[in-house]
Amino acid sequence: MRKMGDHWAAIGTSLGSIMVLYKMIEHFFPYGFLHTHVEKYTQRILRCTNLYVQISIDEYTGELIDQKNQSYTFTEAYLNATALKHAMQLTACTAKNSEKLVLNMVDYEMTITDEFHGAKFYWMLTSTNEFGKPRKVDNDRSLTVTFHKRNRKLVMDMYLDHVMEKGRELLERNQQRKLYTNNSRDDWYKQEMWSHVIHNHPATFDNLAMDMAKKEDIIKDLTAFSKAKDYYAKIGKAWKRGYLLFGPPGTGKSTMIAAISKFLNYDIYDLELKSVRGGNSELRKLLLDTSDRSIIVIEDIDCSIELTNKRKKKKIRSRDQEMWADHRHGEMVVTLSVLLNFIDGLWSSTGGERLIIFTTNHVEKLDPALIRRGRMDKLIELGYCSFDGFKILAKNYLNIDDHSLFETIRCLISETQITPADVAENLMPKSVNGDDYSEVCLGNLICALEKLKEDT
Ligand SMILES: Nc1ncnc2c1ncn2[C@@H]1O[C@H](COP(=O)(O)OP(=O)(O)OP(=O)(O)O)[C@@H](O)[C@H]1O
Repeated sequence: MRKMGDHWAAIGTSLGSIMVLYKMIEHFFPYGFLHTHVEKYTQRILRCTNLYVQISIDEYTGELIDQKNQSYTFTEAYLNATALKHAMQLTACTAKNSEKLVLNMVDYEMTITDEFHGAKFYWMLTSTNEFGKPRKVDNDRSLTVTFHKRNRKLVMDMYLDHVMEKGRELLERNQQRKLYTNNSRDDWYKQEMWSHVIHNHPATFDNLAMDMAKKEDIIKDLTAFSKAKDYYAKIGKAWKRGYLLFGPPGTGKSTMIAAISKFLNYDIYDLELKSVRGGNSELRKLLLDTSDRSIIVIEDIDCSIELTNKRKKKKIRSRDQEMWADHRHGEMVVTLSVLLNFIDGLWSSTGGERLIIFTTNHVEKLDPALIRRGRMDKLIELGYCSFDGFKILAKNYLNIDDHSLFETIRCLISETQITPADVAENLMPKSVNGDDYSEVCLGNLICALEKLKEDT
């Protein structure tokens, strides 16, 4: 006698075959009577067996017509990768925001059998609405997975998360990062809240000049944060982390943000607070419009934020006024304390995986209570050029590795207050007339350092 498991396997295979057959018929007879009936009866057979569960992921969700469902995009990427191994017909196109060529399946190939922890999953691409609901857009599609009801828990607990995670990883591999800047609210009617450019900054942690131990500590912290989804869920806190980068001009604060963005593969939202003139509601809209896995940067907080943190004496009529004190020539100025409270409150209830980076050249101006642990999770000082930093810059610009030369410069650097930007400026090859770059540029650097030494 055949075992029970064999029966299920046989039923599973048959249903898989029905779906494959149905999709082939749909391809060859895309419209009309046959198409409608084949689809209707396929769905009916699946439901009548009462053993199989279906979950559909629509391409578009929400009230807005153009609101694409991210889950659909991730699932599509995952299924494409899964099915590419077997598909007979492929299309090629460049990925969004990238120059890489990506292979996709032709729609009718989208009947895919996937396996996970020994269970089978049958995926189909459907482009019509089974329940006859009006479609929001032309070409609206759904990805539907059919699985045996005994695997319901596996699907809810693990399989869907697995599909989303793998899909997202695949998409990110082909995508470039973006740098967003906020538009003034006056322009929102003609453009989006944020404008973006592709962010191709070449900075990485490898070519960032700084003390090695400090660099490793930052990398460790970022890695732990990006893997801490379960930790934040467990302690019931928003998945976010606040960094304060401080140091004199030209010590690499902006360069470090670019390196972090590349390391984590996050987009950057450069929030210019001075252009936010519409109080709480405008700030809330802007922050809510940022995507997960992003870095929100507020540069030079000492210039864009009211630092005194003193309440105004005049009577406060609304919460909006409490935050946006009406200072200096009628400008709305936000206080750092209120901004931090606002950010905390906002992300406790929505979204996740956001790094918030503040920068300042004048940390001494900030109220210590505002930068205590918990408000800012990590304070990173970027200082004058260290010997480690110099070696990295010399390697970046001149590709040299000369011990005795380094030793000479170590002495000079230790006695001067020179920023990595000054060092980079002097190391950068300036001549292309057959000169020896390293001599020319190191000569400049040594002159600059000696001059600095004399001056100080
Ligand atoms: N740590 C560093 N590693 C590599 N290059 C650096 C570093 N610091 C500065 N530079 C070089 O100096 C230039 C200016 O640095 P950057 O804009 O990152 O400094 P900053 O601290 O953000 O300055 P500011 O406070 O004036 O905005 C960079 O384009 C880069 O060429």
